Amino acid sequence: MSDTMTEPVADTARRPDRPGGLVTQGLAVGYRTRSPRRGHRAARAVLSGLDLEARAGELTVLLGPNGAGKSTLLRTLCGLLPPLGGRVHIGGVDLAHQPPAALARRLAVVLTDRVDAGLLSVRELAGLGRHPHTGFTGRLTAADHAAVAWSLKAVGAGHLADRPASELSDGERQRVLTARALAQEPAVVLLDEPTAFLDVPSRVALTVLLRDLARDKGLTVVVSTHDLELALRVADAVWLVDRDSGVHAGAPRT
Ligand SMILES: Nc1ncnc2c1ncn2[C@@H]1O[C@H](COP(=O)(O)OP(=O)(O)OP(=O)(O)O)[C@@H](O)[C@H]1O
Repeated sequence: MSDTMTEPVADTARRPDRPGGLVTQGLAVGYRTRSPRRGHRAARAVLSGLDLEARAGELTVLLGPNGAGKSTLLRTLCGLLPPLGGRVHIGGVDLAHQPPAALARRLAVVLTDRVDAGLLSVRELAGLGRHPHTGFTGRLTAADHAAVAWSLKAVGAGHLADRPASELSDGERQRVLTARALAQEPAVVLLDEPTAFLDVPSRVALTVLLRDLARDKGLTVVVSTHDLELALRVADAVWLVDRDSGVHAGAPRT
Protein backbone atom coordinates (compact mmCIF):
# COMPACT_ATOMS: atom_id res chain seq x y z
CA MET A 1 0.00 0.00 0.00
CA SER A 2 1.19 3.48 -0.66
CA ASP A 3 2.81 5.59 1.99
CA THR A 4 -0.19 7.93 1.82
CA MET A 5 -1.73 5.78 4.50
CA THR A 6 0.69 7.00 7.10
CA GLU A 7 0.26 10.67 6.26
CA PRO A 8 -1.48 12.87 8.80
CA VAL A 9 -5.23 13.16 8.38
CA ALA A 10 -5.94 15.35 5.35
CA ASP A 11 -7.29 18.86 5.63
CA THR A 12 -10.55 17.86 3.98
CA ALA A 13 -11.27 15.52 6.86
CA ARG A 14 -13.43 17.48 9.23
CA ARG A 15 -13.31 17.06 12.98
CA PRO A 16 -16.95 17.11 13.95
CA ASP A 17 -18.09 17.54 17.48
CA ARG A 18 -19.14 14.00 18.14
CA PRO A 19 -19.60 12.28 21.43
CA GLY A 20 -18.39 8.77 20.65
CA GLY A 21 -17.87 5.71 22.76
CA LEU A 22 -19.42 2.30 22.67
CA VAL A 23 -20.53 0.58 25.87
CA THR A 24 -22.13 -2.80 26.45
CA GLN A 25 -24.02 -3.82 29.56
CA GLY A 26 -24.63 -7.47 30.30
CA LEU A 27 -24.57 -8.15 26.57
CA ALA A 28 -25.24 -11.67 25.32
CA VAL A 29 -24.60 -12.39 21.64
CA GLY A 30 -25.49 -15.44 19.59
CA TYR A 31 -28.13 -16.95 17.36
CA ARG A 32 -31.75 -17.99 17.50
CA THR A 33 -32.24 -21.19 15.57
CA ARG A 34 -35.45 -23.04 14.86
CA SER A 35 -35.55 -26.46 16.45
CA PRO A 36 -36.49 -28.92 13.66
CA ARG A 37 -38.30 -31.25 16.05
CA ARG A 38 -40.25 -28.82 18.22
CA GLY A 39 -40.54 -25.95 15.73
CA HIS A 40 -39.76 -23.24 18.28
CA ARG A 41 -36.76 -20.93 18.22
CA ALA A 42 -33.95 -21.74 20.64
CA ALA A 43 -31.28 -19.20 21.59
CA ARG A 44 -27.64 -20.26 21.48
CA ALA A 45 -25.37 -17.75 23.18
CA VAL A 46 -21.86 -17.47 21.78
CA LEU A 47 -20.70 -14.91 24.37
CA SER A 48 -22.58 -13.52 27.34
CA GLY A 49 -22.28 -11.21 30.33
CA LEU A 50 -20.22 -8.69 28.36
CA ASP A 51 -19.57 -5.35 30.07
CA LEU A 52 -17.23 -3.64 27.63
CA GLU A 53 -16.23 -0.13 26.69
CA ALA A 54 -14.53 1.07 23.51
CA ARG A 55 -13.51 4.67 24.13
CA ALA A 56 -13.63 7.56 21.73
CA GLY A 57 -10.18 8.47 20.49
CA GLU A 58 -8.91 4.90 20.79
CA LEU A 59 -8.31 1.91 18.54
CA THR A 60 -9.73 -1.17 20.24
CA VAL A 61 -8.64 -4.50 18.79
CA LEU A 62 -10.69 -7.66 19.06
CA LEU A 63 -8.55 -10.80 19.19
CA GLY A 64 -9.44 -14.45 19.49
CA PRO A 65 -9.27 -17.86 17.81
CA ASN A 66 -11.51 -19.02 14.95
CA GLY A 67 -15.10 -19.43 16.02
CA ALA A 68 -14.62 -17.53 19.29
CA GLY A 69 -17.36 -15.04 18.44
CA LYS A 70 -15.61 -11.92 17.09
CA SER A 71 -17.88 -11.51 14.06
CA THR A 72 -20.96 -12.34 16.10
CA LEU A 73 -20.02 -9.63 18.59
CA LEU A 74 -19.32 -7.03 15.87
CA ARG A 75 -22.61 -7.81 14.11
CA THR A 76 -24.43 -7.32 17.39
CA LEU A 77 -22.59 -4.08 18.17
CA CYS A 78 -23.73 -2.59 14.87
CA GLY A 79 -27.33 -3.77 15.21
CA LEU A 80 -27.34 -6.37 12.42
CA LEU A 81 -27.89 -9.14 14.92
CA PRO A 82 -30.27 -8.58 17.83
CA PRO A 83 -28.70 -9.12 21.25
CA LEU A 84 -29.85 -12.22 23.10
CA GLY A 85 -29.70 -10.06 26.21
CA GLY A 86 -28.29 -6.81 27.58
CA ARG A 87 -27.67 -3.52 25.85
CA VAL A 88 -25.35 -1.65 23.50
CA HIS A 89 -24.96 2.11 23.93
CA ILE A 90 -23.41 4.29 21.24
CA GLY A 91 -22.60 7.83 22.29
CA GLY A 92 -24.77 7.31 25.36
CA VAL A 93 -27.84 6.24 23.36
CA ASP A 94 -29.22 2.70 23.43
CA LEU A 95 -28.71 1.12 20.01
CA ALA A 96 -32.22 -0.31 20.19
CA HIS A 97 -33.64 3.23 20.34
CA GLN A 98 -31.67 4.77 17.49
CA PRO A 99 -33.61 5.24 14.25
CA PRO A 100 -31.73 3.65 11.30
CA ALA A 101 -31.07 6.99 9.58
CA ALA A 102 -29.58 8.51 12.74
CA LEU A 103 -27.55 5.36 13.38
CA ALA A 104 -26.14 5.45 9.83
CA ARG A 105 -24.74 8.93 10.51
CA ARG A 106 -23.00 7.75 13.67
CA LEU A 107 -21.87 4.22 12.89
CA ALA A 108 -19.99 2.68 9.95
CA VAL A 109 -19.26 -1.00 9.59
CA VAL A 110 -17.07 -3.11 7.33
CA LEU A 111 -17.91 -6.79 7.46
CA THR A 112 -16.36 -9.77 5.71
CA ASP A 113 -19.45 -10.43 3.53
CA ARG A 114 -18.96 -10.33 -0.21
CA VAL A 115 -20.25 -7.03 -1.64
CA ASP A 116 -21.89 -7.02 -5.06
CA ALA A 117 -20.65 -3.74 -6.52
CA GLY A 118 -22.65 -4.14 -9.75
CA LEU A 119 -21.54 -1.60 -12.33
CA LEU A 120 -20.32 0.98 -9.82
CA SER A 121 -16.92 2.58 -10.14
CA VAL A 122 -14.67 2.59 -7.09
CA ARG A 123 -15.44 6.28 -6.56
CA GLU A 124 -19.19 5.59 -6.66
CA LEU A 125 -18.88 2.63 -4.30
CA ALA A 126 -16.94 4.71 -1.77
CA GLY A 127 -19.46 7.51 -2.38
CA LEU A 128 -22.24 5.30 -1.00
CA GLY A 129 -20.74 6.10 2.39
CA ARG A 130 -21.97 9.70 2.00
CA HIS A 131 -25.64 8.75 1.61
CA PRO A 132 -26.57 9.09 5.28
CA HIS A 133 -25.56 12.76 4.90
CA THR A 134 -27.16 13.63 1.56
CA GLY A 135 -30.66 14.93 1.02
CA PHE A 136 -33.47 12.84 -0.44
CA THR A 137 -32.04 13.25 -3.97
CA GLY A 138 -28.89 11.44 -2.87
CA ARG A 139 -26.83 13.90 -4.90
CA LEU A 140 -23.28 14.42 -3.64
CA THR A 141 -22.06 17.98 -3.06
CA ALA A 142 -18.51 19.21 -3.59
CA ALA A 143 -17.86 18.60 0.12
CA ASP A 144 -19.15 15.01 -0.24
CA HIS A 145 -16.85 14.42 -3.22
CA ALA A 146 -13.94 15.84 -1.22
CA ALA A 147 -14.69 13.45 1.66
CA VAL A 148 -14.78 10.50 -0.77
CA ALA A 149 -11.52 11.56 -2.45
CA TRP A 150 -9.86 11.96 0.94
CA SER A 151 -11.03 8.57 2.19
CA LEU A 152 -9.82 6.76 -0.94
CA LYS A 153 -6.44 8.48 -0.70
CA ALA A 154 -6.20 7.76 3.02
CA VAL A 155 -6.42 4.00 2.46
CA GLY A 156 -4.05 4.10 -0.51
CA ALA A 157 -6.81 3.56 -3.09
CA GLY A 158 -6.89 6.98 -4.75
CA HIS A 159 -5.42 5.55 -7.94
CA LEU A 160 -8.32 3.07 -8.21
CA ALA A 161 -11.09 5.71 -8.23
CA ASP A 162 -12.11 5.29 -11.89
CA ARG A 163 -11.84 1.49 -11.98
CA PRO A 164 -14.96 -0.71 -12.04
CA ALA A 165 -15.42 -1.89 -8.45
CA SER A 166 -16.29 -5.40 -9.65
CA GLU A 167 -12.76 -5.82 -11.03
CA LEU A 168 -10.86 -5.22 -7.80
CA SER A 169 -8.59 -7.73 -6.14
CA ASP A 170 -9.54 -8.87 -2.63
CA GLY A 171 -7.03 -6.52 -1.02
CA GLU A 172 -8.08 -3.58 -3.20
CA ARG A 173 -11.75 -4.20 -2.42
CA GLN A 174 -10.97 -4.32 1.28
CA ARG A 175 -9.32 -0.90 1.08
CA VAL A 176 -12.23 0.58 -0.88
CA LEU A 177 -14.81 -0.75 1.60
CA THR A 178 -12.76 0.77 4.40
CA ALA A 179 -12.75 4.04 2.42
CA ARG A 180 -16.54 3.84 2.12
CA ALA A 181 -16.79 3.55 5.91
CA LEU A 182 -14.42 6.50 6.44
CA ALA A 183 -16.30 8.60 3.88
CA GLN A 184 -19.36 8.13 6.07
CA GLU A 185 -17.58 10.27 8.72
CA PRO A 186 -19.02 8.26 11.58
CA ALA A 187 -18.33 8.58 15.28
CA VAL A 188 -17.90 4.82 15.59
CA VAL A 189 -16.30 2.44 13.06
CA LEU A 190 -16.46 -1.34 13.38
CA LEU A 191 -14.31 -3.41 11.03
CA ASP A 192 -14.22 -7.19 10.81
CA GLU A 193 -10.74 -8.31 9.74
CA PRO A 194 -10.08 -5.29 7.50
CA THR A 195 -6.47 -6.37 6.92
CA ALA A 196 -7.12 -10.04 6.13
CA PHE A 197 -6.21 -9.79 2.42
CA LEU A 198 -3.53 -7.13 2.70
CA ASP A 199 0.21 -7.60 2.37
CA VAL A 200 2.32 -6.98 5.47
CA PRO A 201 3.27 -3.31 4.84
CA SER A 202 -0.37 -2.54 3.98
CA ARG A 203 -1.59 -4.21 7.18
CA VAL A 204 0.69 -2.04 9.24
CA ALA A 205 -0.27 1.09 7.30
CA LEU A 206 -4.03 0.51 7.58
CA THR A 207 -3.88 -0.33 11.27
CA VAL A 208 -1.77 2.76 11.99
CA LEU A 209 -4.15 4.88 9.90
CA LEU A 210 -7.14 3.64 11.92
CA ARG A 211 -5.36 4.38 15.19
CA ASP A 212 -4.35 7.86 14.02
CA LEU A 213 -7.90 8.59 12.85
CA ALA A 214 -9.21 7.50 16.22
CA ARG A 215 -6.80 9.81 18.00
CA ASP A 216 -6.96 12.79 15.64
CA LYS A 217 -10.72 12.81 15.07
CA GLY A 218 -11.95 11.30 18.32
CA LEU A 219 -13.41 8.25 16.59
CA THR A 220 -14.23 5.03 18.36
CA VAL A 221 -12.65 2.29 16.25
CA VAL A 222 -13.08 -1.43 16.92
CA VAL A 223 -11.23 -3.87 14.65
CA SER A 224 -11.10 -7.65 14.72
CA THR A 225 -7.92 -9.29 13.56
CA HIS A 226 -5.79 -12.41 13.80
CA ASP A 227 -2.65 -10.29 13.63
CA LEU A 228 -1.64 -10.54 17.28
CA GLU A 229 1.75 -8.87 17.05
CA LEU A 230 0.51 -5.86 15.09
CA ALA A 231 -2.50 -5.49 17.36
CA LEU A 232 -0.36 -5.43 20.47
CA ARG A 233 1.99 -2.89 18.91
CA VAL A 234 -0.60 -0.44 17.62
CA ALA A 235 -3.81 -0.83 19.63
CA ASP A 236 -4.83 1.39 22.52
CA ALA A 237 -7.04 -1.33 24.01
CA VAL A 238 -7.52 -5.06 23.44
CA TRP A 239 -10.59 -7.25 23.82
CA LEU A 240 -9.44 -10.86 24.01
CA VAL A 241 -12.27 -13.24 23.16
CA ASP A 242 -12.36 -16.67 24.75
CA ARG A 243 -15.29 -19.00 24.16
CA ASP A 244 -15.08 -20.40 27.69
CA SER A 245 -14.42 -17.33 29.78
CA GLY A 246 -15.82 -14.45 27.73
CA VAL A 247 -14.03 -11.27 26.73
CA HIS A 248 -11.05 -9.90 28.66
CA ALA A 249 -10.49 -6.19 28.16
CA GLY A 250 -7.19 -4.49 28.82
CA ALA A 251 -4.34 -2.35 27.56
CA PRO A 252 -2.04 -4.18 25.15
CA ARG A 253 1.06 -3.79 27.31
CA THR A 254 -0.41 -5.02 30.60
N1 LIG B 1 -25.60 -17.62 11.29
C1 LIG B 1 -25.18 -18.40 12.28
N2 LIG B 1 -26.04 -19.24 12.91
C2 LIG B 1 -25.64 -20.03 13.93
N3 LIG B 1 -24.36 -20.07 14.41
C3 LIG B 1 -23.45 -19.26 13.81
C4 LIG B 1 -23.81 -18.39 12.73
N4 LIG B 1 -22.69 -17.70 12.36
C5 LIG B 1 -21.70 -18.13 13.15
N5 LIG B 1 -22.15 -19.05 14.03
C6 LIG B 1 -21.36 -19.74 15.06
O1 LIG B 1 -21.02 -18.80 16.08
C7 LIG B 1 -19.72 -19.07 16.59
C8 LIG B 1 -18.86 -17.81 16.51
O2 LIG B 1 -18.65 -17.52 15.13
P1 LIG B 1 -17.97 -16.17 14.66
O3 LIG B 1 -18.07 -16.11 13.18
O4 LIG B 1 -18.52 -15.04 15.44
O5 LIG B 1 -16.45 -16.40 15.12
P2 LIG B 1 -15.14 -15.56 14.80
O6 LIG B 1 -14.44 -15.36 16.10
O7 LIG B 1 -15.48 -14.35 14.01
O8 LIG B 1 -14.32 -16.60 13.92
P3 LIG B 1 -13.23 -16.40 12.74
O9 LIG B 1 -11.97 -15.94 13.41
O10 LIG B 1 -13.11 -17.78 12.20
O11 LIG B 1 -13.79 -15.42 11.74
C9 LIG B 1 -19.17 -20.24 15.79
O12 LIG B 1 -19.37 -21.42 16.56
C10 LIG B 1 -20.03 -20.26 14.54
O13 LIG B 1 -20.16 -21.55 14.03
